[in-house]
Amino acid sequence: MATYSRLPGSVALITLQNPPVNALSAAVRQGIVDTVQRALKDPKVTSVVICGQNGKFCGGADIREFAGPMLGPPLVPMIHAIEAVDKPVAAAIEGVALGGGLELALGCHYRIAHSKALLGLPEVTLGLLPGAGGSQRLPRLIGLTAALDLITTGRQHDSSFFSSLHLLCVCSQSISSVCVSGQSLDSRRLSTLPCPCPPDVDSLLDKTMVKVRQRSRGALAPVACVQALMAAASLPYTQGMEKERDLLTTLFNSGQARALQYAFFSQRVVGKWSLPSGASWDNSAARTISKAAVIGLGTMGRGIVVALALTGISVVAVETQEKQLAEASQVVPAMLQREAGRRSLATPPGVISFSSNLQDVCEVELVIEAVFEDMSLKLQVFRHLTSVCRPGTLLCSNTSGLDIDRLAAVTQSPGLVVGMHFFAPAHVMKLLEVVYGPRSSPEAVATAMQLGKRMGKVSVAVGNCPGFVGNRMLKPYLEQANFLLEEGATPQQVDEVLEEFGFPMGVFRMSDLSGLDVGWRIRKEAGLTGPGVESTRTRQGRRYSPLPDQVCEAGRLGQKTGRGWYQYDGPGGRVARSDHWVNIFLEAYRAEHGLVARSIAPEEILERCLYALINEGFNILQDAMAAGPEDIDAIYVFGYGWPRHHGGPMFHAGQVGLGRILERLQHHHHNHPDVPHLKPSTLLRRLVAVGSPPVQKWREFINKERVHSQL
Ligand SMILES: CCCCCCCCCCCCCC(=O)CC(=O)SCCNC(=O)CCNC(=O)[C@H](O)C(C)(C)COP(=O)(O)OP(=O)(O)OC[C@H]1O[C@@H](n2cnc3c(N)ncnc32)[C@H](O)[C@@H]1OP(=O)(O)O
Ligand SMILES: NC(=O)C1=CN([C@@H]2O[C@H](COP(=O)(O)OP(=O)(O)OC[C@H]3O[C@@H](n4cnc5c(N)ncnc54)[C@H](O)[C@@H]3O)[C@@H](O)[C@H]2O)C=CC1
Repeated sequence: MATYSRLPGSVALITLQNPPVNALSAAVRQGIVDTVQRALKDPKVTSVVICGQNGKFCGGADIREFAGPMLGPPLVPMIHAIEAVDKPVAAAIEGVALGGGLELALGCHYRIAHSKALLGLPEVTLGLLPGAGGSQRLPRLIGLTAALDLITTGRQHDSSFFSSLHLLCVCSQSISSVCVSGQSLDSRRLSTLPCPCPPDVDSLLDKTMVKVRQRSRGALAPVACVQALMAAASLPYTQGMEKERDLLTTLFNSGQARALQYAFFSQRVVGKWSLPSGASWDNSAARTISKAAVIGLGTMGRGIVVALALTGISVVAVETQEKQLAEASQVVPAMLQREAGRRSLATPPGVISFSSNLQDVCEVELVIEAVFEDMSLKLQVFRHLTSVCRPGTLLCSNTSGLDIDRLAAVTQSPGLVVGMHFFAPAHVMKLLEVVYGPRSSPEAVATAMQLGKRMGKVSVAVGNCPGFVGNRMLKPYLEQANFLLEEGATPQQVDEVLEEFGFPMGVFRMSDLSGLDVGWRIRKEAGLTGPGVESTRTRQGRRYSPLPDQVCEAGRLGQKTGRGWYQYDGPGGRVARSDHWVNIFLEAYRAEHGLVARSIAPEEILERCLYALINEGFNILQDAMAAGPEDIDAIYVFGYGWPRHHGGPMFHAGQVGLGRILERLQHHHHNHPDVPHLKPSTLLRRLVAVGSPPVQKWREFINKERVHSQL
């Protein structure tokens, strides 16, 4: 709703009220229409101020309403009517003015903002464009060039940025009342102004379109945003608005908008974690950490030290290898400085001390171990830690998939052991899997989740199983990619199909970047390869491709060695080029195993890679290793480059149709009966049997099935 009050004198104050962000729900829009009418009718009122309750102007259209029928007054005519009134209307902005909130402010004649306010048009991140006149009014006010950048990226800025673009005036005190003088409003109606364009407007639009297409990897909204701004630059306002509406309608009805809005909410759902035991934020107290330690300063440990230090935590950084320690003590402060700069933090807040002695961690409150992925080494480190740390210290492991419970078992307080699985580079990547074992206490989980939040991560609580959630699903995906090579595909063919789908990198390019030795080490640890293991295509009772092991054995570890599935300009090179060696190697391999190469259609590549991964997602839900499909989807969007406009693997399964996924898995499993990952999961079958409910209903369905022991 919106409330109306008369301030002393002649100012009417309209306050938007819809906690927590005063989103423009039907009730709020109705409230605005009614209160503006009231102000216009009151002869004592000479000016109107619109503000938001609780120090927040408005977080935009109410995204939850997008899923249902549009009720209440529509936004576009409402804003147009405000702009047309003959009493001055000012938007008094505190907190946020985003999306429809900023569009409402652009319909007002004046905008005054608190110095700490945050403004932007983030619609593109929801698969939309600023469709309440924003794509037409903003460029008329700040010029085409600045509007293109803001609208196509959805970036948010503070009020000083917008004041430099003459979008608003800034005030540094709390805005409780604003007086607007009685000047002519003609020049204050943005829809009547021309759109300031640079002389080379066509070239600017063309270049932006190229850039946006490259960056968006198949996302429709950024392209539509440029098209709407082209209209603003070339058409009268009314025609521009028609174009805006047409583009918005197309986007609104696209699966991409639904996927991106789902991704917005799933990020928030996973923050409200709860464990099968019933533990959640509501009943678990998190400890505040001020001193931590990181053990092992390789690729991951260095990033974790930086991530912790950026939150103001003091870190003891421990490394046993002299050379690694010397290198880390040079590199880590530089990384910290760079990242602090990128985040506009004046001085990096945390204090880091480097040590080669594990004894130096005795005073910290939390330890994150990041030594090699080797269970016996990790057990040794955990035994040592439990003997040197104060009782009550939280002990965490960054393992990619080893058993957290085994680590907990060698400590004095198994309840205080959890996994904190970061993603490389740890100070940049948004995802953190917080792995709870059967004995992890709610307090330990809550503390790790809270710490993740402080570090700006999307933290997802996951169960303790080999590979946890992300890497467990990655296994069948990688496996299919390798099988496709055996059957006749090339790394480039597979990568092109996956990149066309929207992944920033295909599976082989990605593996080269991560280092092929990472998986090699894990397969050795699992007894799948290494000395004494026979080089057959069946291992531990199922089809196995020794291809990636053989690539590693040839000394090709990816970008770090300048060669892997591709070749690079020397070690550390970034540009992947196809490598004749790989083609010869694949031919020789097929010949050795009597395999005849066949031509494989892109659809088969996509289906086998994605559906095998999705199928494992269903198995994970069935095993209660993830609380719901949103958790899996957030993990894949934030940690594995799953294109956000496809929502996440489980959302995508729903969009493709669960019946179709089941049918294709059955087909591929029939052709490859020796690949258990292609056998459709029981949960998938059960969901199809009950009519394929939407993804939002799966959690409830799974819980019911579990109660009735159907899963
Ligand atoms: C048939 C075809 C018809 C075509 C025409 C259709 C008509 C369409 C109407 C015209 C559309 C006009 C276009 C337009 O105006 C579009 C928009 O405005 S889209 C919305 C743009 N706004 C945003 O993207 C802001 C989203 N929110 C945020 O970024 C953050 O929430 C925010 C910075 C505001 C606050 O962050 P923080 O303090 O960290 O809190 P949370 O993020 O946890 O949020 C708290 C709580 O609030 C919920 N929420 C936030 N914003 C919205 C919102 N805009 N609508 C609904 N709910 C919102 C959020 O989900 C949290 O609640 P939970 O219960 O925890 O999920
Ligand atoms: N590299 C990656 O992309 C990811 C790795 N991980 C996991 O993180 C952990 C570390 O991986 P990386 O950083 O890639 O390994 P790395 O090989 O780059 O670094 C490991 C470091 O640990 C040090 N170390 C070994 N024993 C030690 C001990 N007893 N005390 C102190 N330091 C010791 C080594 O000298 C080395 O510097 C592994 O468990 C790995 O599975 C998790 C996510 C991603």
